Amino acid sequence: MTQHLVDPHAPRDLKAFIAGLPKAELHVHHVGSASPRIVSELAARHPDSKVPTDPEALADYFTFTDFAHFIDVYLSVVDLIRTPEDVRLLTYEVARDMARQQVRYAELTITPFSSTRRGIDERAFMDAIEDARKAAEADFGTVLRWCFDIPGEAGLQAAEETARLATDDRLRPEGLVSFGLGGPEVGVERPQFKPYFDRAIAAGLHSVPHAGETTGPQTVWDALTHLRAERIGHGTSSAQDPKLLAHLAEHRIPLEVCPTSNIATRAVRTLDEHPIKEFVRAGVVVTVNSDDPPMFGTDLDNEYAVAARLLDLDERGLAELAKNAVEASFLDAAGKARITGEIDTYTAQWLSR
Ligand SMILES: Nc1ncnc2c1ncn2[C@@H]1O[C@H](CCC(=O)c2cccc(C(=O)O)c2)[C@@H](O)[C@H]1O
Ligand SMILES: [Zn+2]
Repeated sequence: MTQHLVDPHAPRDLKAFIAGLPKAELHVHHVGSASPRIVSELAARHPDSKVPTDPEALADYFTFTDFAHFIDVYLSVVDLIRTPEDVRLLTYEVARDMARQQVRYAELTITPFSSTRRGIDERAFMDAIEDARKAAEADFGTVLRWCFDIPGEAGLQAAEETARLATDDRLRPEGLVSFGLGGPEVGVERPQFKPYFDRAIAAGLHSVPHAGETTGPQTVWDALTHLRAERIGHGTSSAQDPKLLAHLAEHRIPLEVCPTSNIATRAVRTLDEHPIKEFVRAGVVVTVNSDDPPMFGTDLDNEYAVAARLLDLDERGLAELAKNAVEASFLDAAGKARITGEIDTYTAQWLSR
């Protein structure tokens, strides 16, 4: 069955507003951003892959029965990235797709362990992402920064390798700003990763683990307490714990909410049951993100349209949402002021048409 996750309810005018709105994306995965166009190009380079290249077949392939199935499919796409040139192509082309949606700044979550364990040389890997980052900024004007994440289910050896790649001065790429933890949460307790987050934080990186996507609110507490999370990836189950919501609001810990992702991986049953409204009501800083957009049949524009419907936002509300992401980002003050100014100018011009 083909997925149809694009929100059909968004009014056409609001869609046009969103399409032109300058945006920042804080939660989006590198491999998970490979569009059918990019997947086809990589599959043509590596024809032995089981990933289909035909867009219709790919849409079916990207329909998931549960989170574990999603990770299986995700790893088959990871298997398509085999050379530094594949890494460069993926990164540069992802930035092109972002620029088309007026994404001015993105923190892209990269899992370097998955590439180095598949035999890509670590130095060549870092050079490939940095080369693509600089070219993308020059060619498209989109500023990219990196979050290196531990694939938690791959064990502490993966944690050690990720911490080493993120903190070794000879390797650490200039664009790296944060350290994360992804993959399945069930049976992958957050506290065991504390020493690796301690090292990353000591090296100046921000802490942004996934938590509360597929397990309960205790995982979010663990991410805050043991991993010193500054933002939470998803945090969906926080809605089950009023004390946690109050804590997130009081300490201004933003949630990186990815509504369509939560439906596609079956973490939440329907969009109407998504707790985003409860987060806002509790005063939590909410940012809206796309996670693995082509895999979930979405893009950042569509996530804004979904948020507009669920939160009943008009243009001003959407502009505030976009500014939340800029404010919650790890961009410097001048960069934040530039994009915030662009959002304000665009919105004022739109409303005075
Ligand atoms: N919604 C998401 N929620 C959570 N994570 C998500 C989401 N979307 C994408 N990811 C990515 O999936 C990776 C998982 C990779 C993984 O589990 C694994 C296990 C064993 C071996 C290997 C390997 O490479 O050999 C990899 C994470 O690191 C993360 O970057
Ligand atoms: Zn994610």
